[in-house]
Amino acid sequence: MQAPSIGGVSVPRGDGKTIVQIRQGASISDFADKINANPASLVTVLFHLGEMATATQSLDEDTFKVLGTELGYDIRMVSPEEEERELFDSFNIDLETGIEGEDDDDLEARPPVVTVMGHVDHGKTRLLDAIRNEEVAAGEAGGITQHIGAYQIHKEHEGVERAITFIDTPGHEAFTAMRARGAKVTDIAILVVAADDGVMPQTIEALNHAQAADVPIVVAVNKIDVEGANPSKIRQQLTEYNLVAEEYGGETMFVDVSAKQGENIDALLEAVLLTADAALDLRANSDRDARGIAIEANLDKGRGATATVLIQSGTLRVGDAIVAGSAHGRVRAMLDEHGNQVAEAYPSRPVQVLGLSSVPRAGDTFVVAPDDRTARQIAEKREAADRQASLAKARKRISLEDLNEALAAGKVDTLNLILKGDVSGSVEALEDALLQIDVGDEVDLRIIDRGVGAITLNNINLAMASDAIIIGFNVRAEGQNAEVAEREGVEIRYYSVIYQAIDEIEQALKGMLKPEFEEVELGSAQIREIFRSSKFGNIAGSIVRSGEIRRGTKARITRNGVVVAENVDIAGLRRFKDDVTEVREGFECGINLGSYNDLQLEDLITTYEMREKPRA
Ligand SMILES: Nc1nc2c(ncn2[C@@H]2O[C@H](COP(=O)(O)OP(=O)(O)OP(=O)(O)O)[C@@H](O)[C@H]2O)c(=O)[nH]1
Repeated sequence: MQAPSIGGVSVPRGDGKTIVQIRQGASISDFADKINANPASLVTVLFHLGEMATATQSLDEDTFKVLGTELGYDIRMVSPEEEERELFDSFNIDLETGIEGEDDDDLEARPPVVTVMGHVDHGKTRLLDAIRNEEVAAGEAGGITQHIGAYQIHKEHEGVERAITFIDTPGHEAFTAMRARGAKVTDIAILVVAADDGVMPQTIEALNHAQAADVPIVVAVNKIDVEGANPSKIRQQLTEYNLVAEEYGGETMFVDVSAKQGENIDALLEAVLLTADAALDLRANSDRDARGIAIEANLDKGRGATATVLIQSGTLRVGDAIVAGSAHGRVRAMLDEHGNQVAEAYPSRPVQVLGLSSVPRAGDTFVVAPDDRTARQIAEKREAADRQASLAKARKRISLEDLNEALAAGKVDTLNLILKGDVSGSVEALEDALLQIDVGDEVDLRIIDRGVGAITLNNINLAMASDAIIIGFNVRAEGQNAEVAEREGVEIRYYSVIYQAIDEIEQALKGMLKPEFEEVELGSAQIREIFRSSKFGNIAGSIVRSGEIRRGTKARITRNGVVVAENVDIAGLRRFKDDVTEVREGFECGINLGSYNDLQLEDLITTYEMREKPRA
């Protein structure tokens, strides 16, 4: 509220009860910052009250109180230590902005937030477009749609206009990556399955991710316009994964759609609302400072750092000081999915925010701070805490070795496993055998994902998000993926014999796991040329990718992440014409693998040795 005040200057006024917290030693500028006023106006007001001061001069408590009373603010002086403590509490907010702790009367219904997931080419993007077009066709949308990472549509449901928010980066990578960072944005997942193709590996992966996050699923059986489409087969196939269609007595809504022809999209939206109403209590308090999650962020040439944030509770307004991850700033403008300016954003509303100091990461939480200075301090503290946390994280996650201790201490009651193997037969056999283990009453052993092929970043993200251990059966995590797992402290255990895997997990559950040796990777090299010589055996012309390759060590050969041979001898090593004992990263060399001859270009030769494991 602006009001002409003493001396004809205009200052935003409080109502006499508005509390303003001021740190001891603060200046007029600091106060001006908090009430969004021009420091020079405050100097003028103070002058008319008979006090002379410059904007940067610090004032005593009495002077602040006089000034506060004049302007309608209740001034509370705090020590720097108190302020520090409060700051810490406010940046250390719960990542899950649940409705616990909120007064029931303050809660209002909020729209569901939906993510579309499914196998490649099953029509995720097309479906997101069709949903958007439905709105345009109904003449409700204004302007051209822009990609900001999410959009909201409106739909009439039982006589009431309801909104639904869609995250429009399709795929579960985004979903899982955000969840791995502790952010839960999705209320409902639409699982797209093409009726002419059926349930595919990524369909299963997507549903595993949603189920692991306890997110209800609505199935969109897509491409029903295609000849030979068989929607009832999809229903049948998904029953195996605990998604039983309502019409078969289950709880999951299946809707047959054609994203291409825009057919039945309305029914799909209806199913989303019905599922939300039946399974979830989606409410939020909009009458408080906003908080939420950054779902996408960019550095724009003209506009600087922009971030699309999803409000989870409260109301975000232009002019609010905010912190998003370790970025901070004042909301200069907010844009919706049509590029229109928005002055206020309520829970579940995605808006693109302009005015941040730097680009936050997807999944970062944002909060409104009392003023710019506090926002900056919170951002700095978060950055420091982030650094600390990434140091501590590696030790925090679950490992098979300390599982029993964690179980005994009541820290965990579930062992989540992700199985990856070279062929589906071995994965199934391993899964069957694992599920036979007698785990007793206290522990729940869950296999949250399984699949064929190398261990992917997505597997590691899911392990992070669900605190799972990854079992690699004749497959490995390579290169960057292995590094991420290592850095994030995700345990990956490699086996090539099923009973050994079962044995170790059984023992870990009983607290008897005493691994004495561990495998230490020495280096890896990639094959670029193959020379076959009857005299010297096979020579693999290779480049050392990491560590070093040493003569006389043992190697494993992998092809696209799948193990093709173990225990191969590095029989000889040459650089140009010289025999050498070792070759370091970045150098080329000829590796003699003796009589072993199943080699292909691009194969990875990884050398390792067994070392005694230091006791924790
Ligand atoms: N006939 C028919 N074709 C469809 C339908 N929906 C999508 N398609 C087509 O299927 C192909 C893949 O659709 P996308 O929307 O790109 O699939 P996606 O799941 O987003 O694919 P990725 O982003 O690659 O994972 C495109 O050629 C679409 O035109 C449909 O309902 N009917």
